Amino acid sequence: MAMQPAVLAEADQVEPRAGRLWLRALRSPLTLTGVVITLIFCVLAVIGPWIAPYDPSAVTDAATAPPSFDHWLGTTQNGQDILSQMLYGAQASMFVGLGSAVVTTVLSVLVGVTAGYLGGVSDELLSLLANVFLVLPGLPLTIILAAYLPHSGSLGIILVISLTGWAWGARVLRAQTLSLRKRDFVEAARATGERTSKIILRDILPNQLAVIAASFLGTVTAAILTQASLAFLGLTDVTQWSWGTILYWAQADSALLTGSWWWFGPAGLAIALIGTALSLVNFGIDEFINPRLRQAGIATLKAQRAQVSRKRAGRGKRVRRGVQDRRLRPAGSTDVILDVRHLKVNYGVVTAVDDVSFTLRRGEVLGIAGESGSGKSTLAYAITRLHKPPAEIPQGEIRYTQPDGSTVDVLAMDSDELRSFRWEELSIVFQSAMHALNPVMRIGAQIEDALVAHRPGSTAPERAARVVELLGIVGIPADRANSYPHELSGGMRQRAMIAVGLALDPEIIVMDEPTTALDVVIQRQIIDKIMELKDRLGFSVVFITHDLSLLIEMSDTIAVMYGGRIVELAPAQDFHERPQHPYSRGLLASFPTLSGPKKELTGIPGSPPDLRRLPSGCSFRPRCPVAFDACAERSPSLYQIGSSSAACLRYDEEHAVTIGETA
Ligand SMILES: Nc1ncnc2c1ncn2[C@@H]1O[C@H](COP(=O)(O)OP(=O)(O)OP(=O)(O)O)[C@@H](O)[C@H]1O
Repeated sequence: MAMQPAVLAEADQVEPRAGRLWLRALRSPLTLTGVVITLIFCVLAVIGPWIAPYDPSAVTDAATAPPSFDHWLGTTQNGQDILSQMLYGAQASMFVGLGSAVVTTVLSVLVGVTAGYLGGVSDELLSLLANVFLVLPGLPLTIILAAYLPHSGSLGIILVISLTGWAWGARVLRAQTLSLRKRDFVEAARATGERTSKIILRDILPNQLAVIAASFLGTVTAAILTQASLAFLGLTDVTQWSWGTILYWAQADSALLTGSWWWFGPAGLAIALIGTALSLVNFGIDEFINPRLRQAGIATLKAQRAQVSRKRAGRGKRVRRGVQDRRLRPAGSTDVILDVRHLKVNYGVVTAVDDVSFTLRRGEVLGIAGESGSGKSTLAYAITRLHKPPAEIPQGEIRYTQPDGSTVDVLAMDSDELRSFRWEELSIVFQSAMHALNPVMRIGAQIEDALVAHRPGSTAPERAARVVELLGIVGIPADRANSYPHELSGGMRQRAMIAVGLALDPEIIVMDEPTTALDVVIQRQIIDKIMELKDRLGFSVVFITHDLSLLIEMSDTIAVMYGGRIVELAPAQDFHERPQHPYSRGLLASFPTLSGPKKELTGIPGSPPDLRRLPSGCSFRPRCPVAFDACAERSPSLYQIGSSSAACLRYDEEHAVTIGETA
């Protein structure tokens, strides 16, 4: 993809600058305090033994001396320097705290995220393991394990704390992953063909960082406290200096009784201080990770100025990429691009899509209408092979004709073929952009992800330029590439989703109620944009919506679904003027028209069928105003009536007498 220098320059500016966010998080005085205190403890832990004024075990004459110039923190009953013990102890305590937190967090993330994301047998086995560790009583187990490992030093303590602590975090992360993996933005990432490892790293883990960070920092504090408690109880090697062993000797030598506060005070204070500092750091991390928590001050004047100048720089410089040859095919040409035959989708015993057949031509808009539960989304997911268990396709064919004229069987594709088919040839715009976009990733980065997954050879500037171009195509200012989804209006979010869908110039775009959550003005803008893009770029659209008037306006062909079947398939105008199926007539009678004479809205009596208990014969029969006896006996197939077809027995030759009345 050749890039224009001007575009590259502009694109460079929309690269996310994650590094700066850390600096912004540090602007909070509380976070800064926490970070500084934590850093001081970490530095002391490293250099403590070198800067300690005395050997912490050296016995002197200055027994139980309060703080003085020679001994800043006083001495023990044996005249040992408490400051030196604290400095040596800082190393042991911080090592245990950080070491336990690393091991515990790695175990929790590995087990929790793997179990939650993979599900099935892996989830059952890993959850069983976590549950076993959860029901083991923590403190007694720690005491027993520590009793067996008193001389193994800090590593033994880390092992004990990690073994008894990982299961809780794993449970929380598993629950979060289970919920996240069903979110639309993870579905969208899967649909764009991203690999499982990348989905976990880019979509699942970033959304759990707050929990992981809280768990890590909490474990540091808990481990330091546990180590201190074990040492205090004499269950560790009490000749190794840690804040816990200082407390052990203070208690053993009756420091409390003799009022030697300087003996136990510093160790207690150090534990409390590091705990508080880590909590403050945790707040800062939360703010850094969750863009919604970031203060309004983040949009600094500087940032605003940068955006304005970027806008100016962008004017007149945006260069549209040359439209590929295949785009020059006239819209509405008759060659079939997608041929769906006798498709069936089951959810266990429920058949949600039953014997559905249709063709989609290049540049055509196929609108799918029908009440809620009629199987529209299930059909869309099946076409894209995004259906998930319990959904399965026991029967049918989906044939896709490639631009070179060769035809491929979509149902026979393996995962690699599917990965390139989805998004390169067929993309999906999901119903709710707020859920389909990753809340912790900038819009530009999300569009870029599809490019990274499918154009591994492209360079970062090329991708960034394409992001700018795509945003321009859908009418979003280029500087919005740096915005998070919550910073955009609903209409912009939906347009951003369309930009993601267009990223790889697909031949077909499946749009599942892309404008449902938007007000009518924005809805109109987006629909106009989709139609303009379709005419310009020449892709085909499968459009699903409840809005029948919109569907008639947009579509070339309309498929009406009822109880999982297509009951009418007709050119949009014919459908509007001469609906053939009684259900289509009912649907049209339920919608007001903005133009033309006022008409009474009659609607359709009754409610959509329960797919688990479909009536015999025609499933619309119980609600049909023109049903007759034969309708209870057999299910009608589609009958051709002019350019339309309808699944109604009134068009069967046997009942020809009725055709005159209904056609
Ligand atoms: N995960 C599932 N497990 C079991 N049955 C399901 C599942 N998802 C959908 N169904 C069944 O499939 C039928 C069709 O659902 P689908 O979501 O495709 O309908 P729809 O026409 O798209 O509805 P809506 O317009 O409300 O989105 C539903 O009535 C429901 O009974």
